[in-house]
Order: sequence, then structure tokens, then C-alpha cells
Amino acid sequence: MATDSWAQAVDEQEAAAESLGNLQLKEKPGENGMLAGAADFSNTAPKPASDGETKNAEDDDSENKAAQSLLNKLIRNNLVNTTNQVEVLQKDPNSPLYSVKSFEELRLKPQLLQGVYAMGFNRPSKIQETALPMMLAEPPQNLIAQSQSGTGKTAAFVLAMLSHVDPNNKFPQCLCVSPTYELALQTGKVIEQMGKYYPEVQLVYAIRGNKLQRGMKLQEQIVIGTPGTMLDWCSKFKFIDPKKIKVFVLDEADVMIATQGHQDQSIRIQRMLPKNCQMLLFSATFEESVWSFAQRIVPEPNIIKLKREEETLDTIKQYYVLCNSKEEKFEALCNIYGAITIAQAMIFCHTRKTAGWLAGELSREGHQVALLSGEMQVEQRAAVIERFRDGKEKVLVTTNVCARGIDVEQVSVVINFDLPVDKDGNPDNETYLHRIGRTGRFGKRGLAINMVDSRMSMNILNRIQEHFNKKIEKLNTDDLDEIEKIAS
Ligand SMILES: Nc1ncnc2c1ncn2[C@@H]1O[C@H](COP(=O)(O)OP(=O)(O)OP(=O)(O)O)[C@@H](O)[C@H]1O
Repeated sequence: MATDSWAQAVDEQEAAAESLGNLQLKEKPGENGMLAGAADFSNTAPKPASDGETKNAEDDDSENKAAQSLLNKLIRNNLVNTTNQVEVLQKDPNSPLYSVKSFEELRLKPQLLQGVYAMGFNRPSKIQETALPMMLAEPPQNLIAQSQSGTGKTAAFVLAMLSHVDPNNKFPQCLCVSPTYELALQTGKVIEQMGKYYPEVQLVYAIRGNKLQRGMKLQEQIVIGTPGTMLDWCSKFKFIDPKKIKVFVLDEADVMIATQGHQDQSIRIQRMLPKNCQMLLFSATFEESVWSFAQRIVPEPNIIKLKREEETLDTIKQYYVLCNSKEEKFEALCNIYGAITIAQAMIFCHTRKTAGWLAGELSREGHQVALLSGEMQVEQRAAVIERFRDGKEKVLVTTNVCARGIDVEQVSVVINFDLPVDKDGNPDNETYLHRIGRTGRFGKRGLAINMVDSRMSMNILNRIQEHFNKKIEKLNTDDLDEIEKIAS
């Protein structure tokens, strides 16, 4: 976005964000004939993001969790690799445990196998190897599965839903609840992609703002939505006959339970389903509260857990640059950009004000900059992330808070324009590691540059260095030769 005026650049960015938001709002029938069906809301429809009533601090927290989850989905365009083994706890420990190394072994319908390959999947991911045979077994088995974002959970349960529906039956057979409207849409997109060659199966979104005529009965086989609307559609409006449901999926359980009311609504939906309905629950984390909720939703479960790969700083070259002011930090940054080629970088600032200022300055220098800032709506943030992921912008400037919890594995250069500190001003080691670290064996080499502009920030840097017991080298950004060396 190398425009002269930063204001214009921001306008353009927001326009892009808006148009994406509109696109999502007006989800239309897929090209394959698989209707995103009744999801034809106008832009004036109430924003169905939280399904909650009164907004309080807890809701804010849950919205943050949901936003992080969405942004993490969007920034990533492929599978997170892991060498950790899955832990499996079978309902019946004596029954053999099947795991597959190829999609062929699953004996999928040819249309679905074609869909899977068209998505570029060559073989099942680590969690899919065990989860898929369990989900596709006859009689179907219940499952609680936990693994970090990006390990293939969504693709797995989408494949299970598509495998279990009978396209000749024109009524809902699979329900999938997600914590927010945006997350539901993302899953809907995966259903559309995977079901591309299976156009007889249709889906519909049960989300606020999607108003159906009273008395009507849904014909789509898959319903995906938020718990409040899904419950209304099953009980109050009877658009869905819950007794005919064969598969119930509860996605993002950890995000779900952070929203008041969602647990209750989900449990009420679950209570309406037949005893032999397959119950599947997925979560990225597994704290006690998620576990007790999971047990209420999924009777007699098989349990699959995949540990998160530890992040390390081993493959990362870390440097710091000494400056006296933010202007000097900016100058140092320009020198670095002048000396080495940086494909894509993420730059973290402490405040929105600094982030806005820095993005403006970089843009004036001719850089293609994206700015992620706390006051943006989640759709706007999503649009920024997607543009960055697609390489339309080369630099992403963001605040610490805004990017907390977002995985930035694909970015090879991370710049801490301000060092991460917690609310008491102490070094935030965990955020430092998460931002800069890479998972060991798959670790691509990375470069981290820390800007230090006061005695206090030097102290923080020293404490981070001590904490990880890894040297952070000093870099003189006035010396071009020295900068060039860091890229080699
Ligand atoms: N077997 C596979 N082979 C290659 N890519 C895959 C495979 N399964 C999933 N993917 C891709 O990996 C990415 C992450 O998958 P998926 O969204 O299913 O993970 P997830 O665990 O549900 O994470 P999240 O909850 O963040 O969506 C997606 O881009 C998906 O298309």
C-alpha cells in the first residue's frame, strides 16, 4: 500500500476490510450448487457475533478468545506439523485401535475423496490418523479431541459429517455448533470445499439475523451455527427435528465455555438428540472447565489428545539495537530494511498510538504496510490478516495486545519495536517466546530484532536473555556490513 498519504492508505485498507465483511455477510450459494442456503442476510441484519445478551467483561474476554481463534485460522494456510504422538483413551480399551496413513484406507465416498484431494490434502494429519477411523466407524463412536489450532480438527469433523449424511433425506442430519458467527462461517467454507463434488448435500447457517419463515422445515442436511439460534431452531421454531440428528459436533469448546449461556444452550440442544446420535467435541486447550463441560456433552467418549509442540529459541537469531527515541528506532528499522531483503515481517508495538505512527512512517517510506489495531472490528482485523497472509502487504504492524495468542509461524522476521511486558512492567517471557520461538524439529530459521530505547527496556531485555539463557547479540544499525551479516 505504497500511497503518499497514510490516511488514504488506511481508508483503502478499511474499504477492503468492509468489502470482505460484506462478502461474508452475504454468503451466497456455492458454485458447486451447495447452497450456503438460507444465509441470505442483509447488511442491516443485527451483527450476530456473540449470541449473548448483556455485554460484560466476561463477554469481552470471550470475544477476544473467539477473535484470536478466527485470526489464527486465517493467518495460517496450511497444517501445523507436529511430531508429538497422540494420546488415545478408548471407551473400550479392549477394542483394537485403528489408525490410517492414507485417505484411501477410510473407504470414503468417491466424491468426498475427490474433495479431500482437491483441497491439496495428501495424507491424514497426526490427529486425523486416529480420529477419522473412530469417527467413521460403525456404529459411530463418540469423541472428545484436543489439539492446538491448525492440526486438522475441522477438516476431520467436516469429513465425518459429510460421510454420515444421507443426501436423499431432505432434512437436517448433522448439527455443528460454533462459538461465533464468524467461526461458523469458516467451518461452512470448509464444508463447501470438501463437499465440492457432492452437491446433493446442502448446508444452512443457524445464526442470528438469518430469519426463516415460521412453520417451515429445513431441507438442508447440515446445519451449522451458534448455540442460541441452533437451540431456538430446534425447540422454539422447530425448523429442525432434533430426533433425526445423527451427528452433533461442538467445535471450539474452550472458546464456547467462555461465553455466558453457551454451555447451557449447548447442553440443552444435546439433551434433545437421540441416544444413538454421535457426539463429537473439539477444543484447542483442555483445562478443567473444558473437560467437565466435555463430559456433560459427550457420553462414553473416546478421547484423543495431541500435545502442543514446545517452542524454542534454538533456531532463532536474536539481536538488539540501542536507540534513544522512537524516531531513532524507526531510523534503525529503515537501515535494516535498506540492508537486507525481508520477505515479510511482523512488528510489535506497545500502544496503538505508536503502532499507528510507525505504520504511517513506514508507509511514507514506501513500504506496503498493514496495521492491526485494537479498535478494529473482528471482520476488519480478519481482512488485514488475510491480505498479509496473501502477501499483499509485506509488513504487519500490530500492538502487543491485539496480536496476543496469534500464531505467526510463517513470518521469518519479528521486530519488537517495544519489548513485551506484562501489566506490571515486567518482561513477558511467554509472549516473547510465542512471538519469536519456533517449534523445534520443524523450526525454520528465524530472525528477531529487539529495539531498546531506555535503561528500563535494556533491563527488560537482560531479564529476557537471562530467563531463556540465550544470548541476544547487539547490532549496530549504522554499519551496513554488520546488518548484512545477520541475514546470512
Ligand atoms: N490432512 C491434511 N493435509 C494437508 N492439509 C490439511 C490436512 N488437514 C487439514 N489441513 C489444512 O490445515 C489447516 C488447518 O486445518 P484445520 O482448520 O482443520 O485445523 P484445526 O485444528 O481445526 O484448526 P482451527 O481450529 O484453527 O481451524 C487448514 O488450512 C486445512 O485446510
